[in-house]
Amino acid sequence: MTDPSTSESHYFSSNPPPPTLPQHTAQANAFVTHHHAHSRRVVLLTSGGTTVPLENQTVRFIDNFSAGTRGATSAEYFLSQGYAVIFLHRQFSLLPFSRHYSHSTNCFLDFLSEWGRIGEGDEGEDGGAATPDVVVKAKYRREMLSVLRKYRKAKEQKLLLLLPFTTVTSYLFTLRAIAREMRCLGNEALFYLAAAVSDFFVPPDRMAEHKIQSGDVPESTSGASPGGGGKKLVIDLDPVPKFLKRLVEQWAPEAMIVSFKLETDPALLLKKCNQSLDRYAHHLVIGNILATRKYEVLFVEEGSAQWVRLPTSDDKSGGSEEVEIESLIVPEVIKRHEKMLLKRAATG
Ligand SMILES: CC(C)(COP(=O)(O)O)[C@@H](O)C(=O)NCCC(=O)N[C@@H](CSSC[C@H](N)C(=O)O)C(=O)O
Repeated sequence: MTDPSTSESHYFSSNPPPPTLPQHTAQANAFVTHHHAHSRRVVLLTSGGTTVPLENQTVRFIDNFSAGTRGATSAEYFLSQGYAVIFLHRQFSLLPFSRHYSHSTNCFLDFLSEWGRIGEGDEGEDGGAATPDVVVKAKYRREMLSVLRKYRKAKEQKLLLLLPFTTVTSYLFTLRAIAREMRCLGNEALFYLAAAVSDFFVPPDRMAEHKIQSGDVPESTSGASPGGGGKKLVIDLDPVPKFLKRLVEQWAPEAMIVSFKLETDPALLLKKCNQSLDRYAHHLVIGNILATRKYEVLFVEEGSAQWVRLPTSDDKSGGSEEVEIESLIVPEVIKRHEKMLLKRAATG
């Protein structure tokens, strides 16, 4: 069995750090320093799925499922509870606040209309023909204004949106760098690992430089695939070092660490959450099943397992407001963080 520290050190020494690392480190340092000076708690919130490229000049990659809803929604609730948020997210995944008007669900162009008639002699800024204003349709203004004000306040004060990652390597280098910058926060730091992290990758020495050509793929022993298509592509992946243990023991030894465990088979969930807790000795594993992740999650900590669920439709007290499960998850996490802080304060 390879020593995890060896495999982990080898991983970081044999994979190139992301070009954004110096900028991310400097941004995190300035953000943490500012909020530490104001005695504000800081949560590093990871969101979205990481990819595993199959070629250096990447055309194909293995992706991990995540739209970023969990992370983006949770960030809004942490901000509303006074936490400063460092948002480490996957490129093109959902973001706090703008998620309400994302490209797929509520296309923002559907909320806009043209306003104002172009009178004779009206001129545009460039001296050309005047153009009408673009305004938000009346029925959407109140809600959009509320989101816009929260977004602006967050961006000005307590939300750091880092340049996004794509690959698992970029994610791990950045997570390690930011965790180190957060060490000065001690117990006031919280890690909320909602990102869907790859468990396997192609090491650099086995990575193709250019796009893998279907014709190049070695003839498999059983010849072309039974469907009569092209030759098979056999991919040989190595396990990604289990970085969570290093995060708990070295990168952020005093912080509260919460990881998420994703399963599709409910029969496995509790066991896998307990395995993760036993293996990494962090504070809380939030288990969720892909199919029901928006309605229920399982809080697993030492000695206990508790479901957190949205009220079912017949439980609703008549309120038309859609309740988001993150509005239940985040306060429960904060409750545990505060309990840990009180305990650490009492024991000195
Ligand atoms: C990805 C979702 C389901 C949210 O979905 P969207 O709202 O659509 O974004 C999230 O709740 C989640 O389970 N995130 C964690 C998923 C995940 O990959 N968990 C890993 C642990 S991640 S970090 C731990 C690392 N793999 C390691 O073991 O060291 C696992 O289940 O094994």
